[in-house]
Amino acid sequence: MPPRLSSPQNMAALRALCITPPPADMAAGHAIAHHDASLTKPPGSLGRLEELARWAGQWQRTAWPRAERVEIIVFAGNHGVTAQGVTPWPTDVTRQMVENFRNGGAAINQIARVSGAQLRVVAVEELRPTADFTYAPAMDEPAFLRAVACGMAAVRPGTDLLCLGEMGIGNTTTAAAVCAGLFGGGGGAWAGRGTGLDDAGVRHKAQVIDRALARHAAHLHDPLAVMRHLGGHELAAMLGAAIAARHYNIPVLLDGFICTAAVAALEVLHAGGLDHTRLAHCSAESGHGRLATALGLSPLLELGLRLGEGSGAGLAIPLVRAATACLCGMATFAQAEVSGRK
Ligand SMILES: O=C(O)c1ccc[n+]([C@@H]2O[C@H](COP(=O)([O-])O)[C@@H](O)[C@H]2O)c1
Ligand SMILES: Cc1cc2nc[nH]c2cc1C
Repeated sequence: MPPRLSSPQNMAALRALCITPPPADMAAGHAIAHHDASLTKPPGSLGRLEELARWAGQWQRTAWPRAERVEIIVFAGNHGVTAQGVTPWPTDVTRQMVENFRNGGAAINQIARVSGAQLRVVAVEELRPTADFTYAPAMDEPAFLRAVACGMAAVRPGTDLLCLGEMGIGNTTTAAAVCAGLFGGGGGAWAGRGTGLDDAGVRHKAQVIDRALARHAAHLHDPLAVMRHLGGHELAAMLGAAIAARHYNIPVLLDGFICTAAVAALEVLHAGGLDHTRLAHCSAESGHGRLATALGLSPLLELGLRLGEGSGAGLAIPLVRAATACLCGMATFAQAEVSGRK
């Protein structure tokens, strides 16, 4: 088991973790490809499941990957930018939904149960809102580093597969601002309906984001500064969790728009920084497809979800289970005495 990852004490230490991520175990990948070629099926016939099994093994560092101990962590946070009227829902709903998760009443509780995953909910910074980033950086450095460390500490070494999810009224605005900060395009390119804005609401949301981009323009050359100025507590925690998962050899399933925006800085800082992740689904939030393209991620599912909570990631767990079960459980042509190709 790798040693416990210590929390970065300053931005330079966090940057160092981001730009020197541990590599995949290529030997395990080659062993898996070799074994896969001997299994009783036409080569390639399990499509993306074959790639998923190899991916899981390369990051678990074994030729016999498994998906038994699976965790879904939902990080919750509140956002000062809600003062700008960017969401149709009251911010109290974040706390109320955290209670709902804890009482088993949300969609993700049901999805976790049918997917055989453990669900944990982490209320980051006790749900204190970030600053309104149209006026000030969303977080100062200590708050940003605390939120990242909170995400790192939530990851349990020995987990086979980690699903990241979130809950935070207003966080589609935050995620859109982060995407605009990292990839350009302005608010208009990234603002979507979120939990139900109409066309005028989306236009207003884009303008709010453009104001924030103008205010923080001097800092947007640095992906971690983008996260601190325009991000949120639960986004910073998901970033920390993705960093820790790589350190602990845990492959990660990403959820929707907010989750993907939260970890995007890892790919911008270091090409391949998201190789230990797979995008579970493409959300109906308009910026998500654009973000997936920018990051070179291809979703496993497309179900029209726009819930968050880790719901899409939870739904993709059985795909990883099926992929590892086929790799590890199928008979070879020799074992089953099935003839090879003519
Ligand atoms: O995962 C997604 O792609 C997604 C798309 C739209 C909305 N959400 C969820 O809706 C909430 C944020 O929406 P909003 O409109 O308040 O910014 C937050 O709790 C997210 O989990 C999530
Ligand atoms: C009710 C509700 C549940 C959610 N789950 C994730 N985001 C949400 C937003 C709302 C408004």
